[in-house]
Amino acid sequence: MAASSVFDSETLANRGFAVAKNLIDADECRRLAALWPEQARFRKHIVMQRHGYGQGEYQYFAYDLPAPVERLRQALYPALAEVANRWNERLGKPRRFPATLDAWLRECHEAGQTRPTPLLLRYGPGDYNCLHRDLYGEMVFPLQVVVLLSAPGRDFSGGEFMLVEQRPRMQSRGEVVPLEQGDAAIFAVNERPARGVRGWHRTALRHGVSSLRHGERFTLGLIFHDAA
Ligand SMILES: O=C(O)CCC(=O)C(=O)O
Ligand SMILES: [Fe+2]
Repeated sequence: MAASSVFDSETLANRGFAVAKNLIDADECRRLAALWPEQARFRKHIVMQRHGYGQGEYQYFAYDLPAPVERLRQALYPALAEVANRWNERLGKPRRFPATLDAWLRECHEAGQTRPTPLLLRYGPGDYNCLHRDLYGEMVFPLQVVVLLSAPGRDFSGGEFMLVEQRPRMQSRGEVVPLEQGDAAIFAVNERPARGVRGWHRTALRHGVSSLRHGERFTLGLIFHDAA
């Protein structure tokens, strides 16, 4: 898969997010969501209401990741690393990301961030995910991906993927990102450069999910830094 051909790099540069339509097909979506009860696949199970994160559950995959998750993370990384390097250059940050996911994960592991962060999320009626940022230590890859595994309208209603951008000395801007089953949202984990009248400045993005009105919604989260 050529990741750069599946998302609009202009939108990513201008708005800090982009949608990749049909990143995976409906069968793959069903197979991924069906991993939920396979406890041996996961290293950690979080009940969101116990932590004030919202309402719903998620599980972090254990290494070795399921083959399709590993494939997607590998395939998306190189094009996203190019964007990430451009962002760091514009923000005046010295870090540059290597060309391959393996090389970047080696850097994470050397810094003590060794645990896998890809996750499966499950929401039922009334569940939601508070606006947040997925930071797990000093090592941060600045872009992440969420793939919608369920079909809106059929499997669930409500449960919209939301982004809020906090802008320096300005009011925050919210966005609902419409996704169909198999579509992915690619977005800034935290900071990104935005062009203003006086050159580049940093804005900070948070993401979350609005309340489900009915049904069941599964997503696959791909985060590219490992966790401490
Ligand atoms: O379920 C969603 O759409 C958001 C998931 C999420 O927060 C993540 O993958 O980091
Ligand atoms: Fe998240």
